[in-house]
Parts: sequence; C-alpha cells; structure tokens
Amino acid sequence: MCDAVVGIIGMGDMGRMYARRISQAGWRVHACDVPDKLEALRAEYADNSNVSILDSGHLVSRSSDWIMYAVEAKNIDAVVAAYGPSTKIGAVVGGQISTKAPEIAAFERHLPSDTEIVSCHSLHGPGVDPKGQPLVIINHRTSEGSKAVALVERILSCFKSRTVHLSAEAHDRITADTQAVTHAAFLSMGVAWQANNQFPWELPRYVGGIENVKINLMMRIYSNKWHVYAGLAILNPAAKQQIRQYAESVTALFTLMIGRQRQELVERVYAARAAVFGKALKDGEELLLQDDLLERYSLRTQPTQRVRNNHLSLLAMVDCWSQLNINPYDHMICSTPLFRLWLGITEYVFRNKDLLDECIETALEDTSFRADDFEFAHAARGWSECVDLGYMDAYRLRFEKIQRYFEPRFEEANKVGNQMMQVIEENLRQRGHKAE
Ligand SMILES: NC(=O)C1=CN([C@@H]2O[C@H](COP(=O)(O)OP(=O)(O)OC[C@H]3O[C@@H](n4cnc5c(N)ncnc54)[C@H](OP(=O)(O)O)[C@@H]3O)[C@@H](O)[C@H]2O)C=CC1
Ligand SMILES: O=C(O)C(=O)Cc1ccc(O)cc1
Repeated sequence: MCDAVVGIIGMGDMGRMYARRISQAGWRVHACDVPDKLEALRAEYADNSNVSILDSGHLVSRSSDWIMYAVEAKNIDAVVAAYGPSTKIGAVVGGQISTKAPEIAAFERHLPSDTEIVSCHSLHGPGVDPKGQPLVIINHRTSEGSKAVALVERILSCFKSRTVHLSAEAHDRITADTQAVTHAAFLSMGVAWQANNQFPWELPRYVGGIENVKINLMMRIYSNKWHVYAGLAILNPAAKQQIRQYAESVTALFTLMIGRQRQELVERVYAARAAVFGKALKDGEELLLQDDLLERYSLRTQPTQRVRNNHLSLLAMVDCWSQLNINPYDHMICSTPLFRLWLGITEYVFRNKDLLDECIETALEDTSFRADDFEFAHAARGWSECVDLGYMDAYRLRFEKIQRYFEPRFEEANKVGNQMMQVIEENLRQRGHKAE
C-alpha cells in the first residue's frame, strides 16, 4: 500500500533515479531542485502523474512523509538549514549523501528535535540497476515503537537491493575503504598518466585484463562529477587516515623498489599477503575474477601481448589494508561495483604466487615503469594532502584538469566500461559471490 508521500530535495542524477523508480512503484513523489532547473524538471515529469515538482524544499518538506535529501555533500548543511525547519510534523527525514557524518550533523543541528531520522545510501551510481546492490539503511533517531524504519524499507523495497542496517559511523568507516581509498588509487593513476602525457591504452606497457580494469575504472571516475568524490573523501572523518596510509604504502614500496631492496620488499609484500589473503580459499570457493574475462574489455585498437607490470597500486592496496588491520572481505556489505572489481584484481594478483613473484621481480629489475610509478606515488601523496587539508577547491581543480585531458575518450570508455562491469557482475552473481 503506497500510503505515504516521498519527498526528494535535489533532483540531480541520484534524486531522479529515486523519483523514477519510487513513482513507478506507485508512490507519490514531491520533489524540487534549484529554481533554474524547475522548468526542465516539470517538462521531464509532465507525463508522470505520480511526480509533482514543487517550487522549493519548503513545500516538499511540509507535504511529505519521508523526505530524502539528495544534494551535494558540501551543500547539505546549508540545504537542511533552509528546509529542515519546514519538516511536516510526524515526518521522517533521511538523505542519500555518500558520507553520513555531515548529513547526520546537519539533521541534528537543523531538524526539529521530534523529527525521526532514517537515512539511506545506494552503493552504486545512478546508471546501475539497483537489484542485488547493497543499500544501507541507517536508523539514526526514532522513537520507541516507531514505524519509521519499516516505512523507509517499504518505500525502497522496489529497488530489490540487498538491504544492510548500519550506524552512520560504521557506514563511514567502511565506505572510507570501499569508496574513498579505492577512488584515491584510480585518481592517482589518472594523474600519473596525464603527467607523463600518455593515454595508457596506446602504450604496449598497459596490456591485459588487469590493465583494462585499471584504465576503464579510472576513466569511469574521471567522467563523473568531482563533488561526489570530493565530498565522500574530504567530509568522511575516517577517510583521511585511510587515504594517508594508502599514500604511505605506495611511497614505502616504491622506495624499496628503486633501492632494489629485495629482501625488504619480499618480506613486506608477503607479510601483507599473509595478513589479508592468509586464509586459503574454502573448497568450492573461487576467485572473484578471471583474467581471461577481462582481456576483452580494452580501449586498444590493436591486440598486443601482455607485458609484466609490478602493479604498485595493487601491492600498496594490500599493504594499506594490512597496516590498518582491515579485512576487505568484511567490507563487501558496503561494496560498490567498482570496489568489487578492485578487490577482484588485487586478489587475482595476490592469490597467484607466480604472478605475485613476477610483480616483485619486475619491481626490482624492470625500470620501464619507473617514471609512471614515480608520478603515481607523487599523485597519491598529492590527493592525500588535499583530502587531509580539506581543500574542496583544490580537489576540484586537480580533478577537472585530468578530466579535461581524458574527456575525448569518455564516451567510448564508458561503453566498454559498462559492458565490462555488466559481464563481471553477472559472472560474480552466477558464481555466488554476492555483495555481502
Ligand atoms: N552520483 C553517484 O554515483 C552517487 C551519489 N550519491 C550522493 O547523492 C548526492 C547527490 O549526488 P548526485 O545526484 O550525483 O549529484 P547532482 O549534482 O547530480 O545532484 C544534486 C542536485 O541537488 C541540487 N541542489 C543543490 N542545492 C539545492 C537546493 N537548495 N534545493 C534543491 N536542490 C538543490 C543541485 O543543483 P546545483 O547543481 O545547482 O547545485 C543538483 O541538481 C550526493 O551527496 C552524492 O554523494 C550517492 C550514491 C551514488
Ligand atoms: O562505485 C563507485 O565507487 C562510484 O564511483 C559510484 C558511486 C559514487 C558515490 C556513491 O556514494 C556510490 C557509488
């Protein structure tokens, strides 16, 4: 029974995805955006009688039973300050912000004290089918015997997502890893390739399934909006430390590589392997990914033979998890499609001893990756410093510079990347690797 009105404040990519699916399931949706987007939104929803575009968040707040804020993380405080006091008596409020600390702080600061707070986070982009993807529901403030959580669950059940209940704090700790650190690695790859003025798919050094994943996901991130990535890194209290550790792991391993410190490098990589992948796979359990599947998804026009790489970005990821005592498999409950691929290629390298030894050997003996690795280490430090200092504007400038460089190939990269993600997600599903 669709007996409640769903309010959506912020009709960007995520707000519109929610409005479309929730209204299709039969709920009435009251939504708004900034004034200069209202006309276009009214035209877009002219044929959808379940969606009403209202003039402002005041009108949405006073007429809706569950109000979901889907605005930029950096704006959440100002937007809740503006519309929060207009919340209908008895309504429940939540948000879609990727990091919950600033959202919850804004709710606590600006909502009437009797307003119940039940928030959510879909762990995927607006173009991904929510079916089977993790959906976090956060019961932050409800009264005894309240039906608020049940209402939100009922509204969101049309996504057929895999619901997980977490506190805001646990959500942020886990997504600092599955999102902020993961993005930091790919953002750094983009900076390094741009710094050396190269498109990796044109180089014989970057051939093979693992390289395809790196390139496609790097392109996917840079083709998106900077504010999503800046918000979830800079405003997540747990992200700073984790991104800093990733940068430190990259630097430490790179230093051992250029110093040709074989014994130290082997010991460090194998210690990290033992900590993260120490447990053997159980009977019947398989690797998340297979390289042959990934081989197909390349932006390259000419097929070429795979070249050995030291995979510094992957060695550093496992070192970082190990230094922070993180078991990435525990984080599958808040995994995005991107994180599953990242963990997949990392596991692929670390669970294959021959491949791992090849990485170490390449790291010590092959200097052809040095220039890229140097820029990668430098970039990882740069992103970490930017996040540490909390510089939104610097983040935006860094991000958009690289975005402009790769932009000519985004359309094609997104097509190839989407196919790759779909096939791999399907493959994971068939083999019973769920987002859990
Ligand atoms: N994109 C993604 O993959 C995902 C994003 N999220 C989270 O969802 C939230 C929204 O992201 P996304 O949809 O991608 O971002 P968008 O930029 O596409 O949408 C945000 C919308 O909110 C509008 N807005 C800003 N201020 C107000 C206001 N006062 N009243 C009404 N509308 C306002 C923005 O307008 P204007 O542009 O003029 O500021 C914009 O249209 C973010 O917090 C993000 O972290 C969560 C999961 C996935
Ligand atoms: O998969 C990713 O990490 C993405 O880049 C898409 C994304 C961005 C923000 C979110 O809060 C959830 C998913």
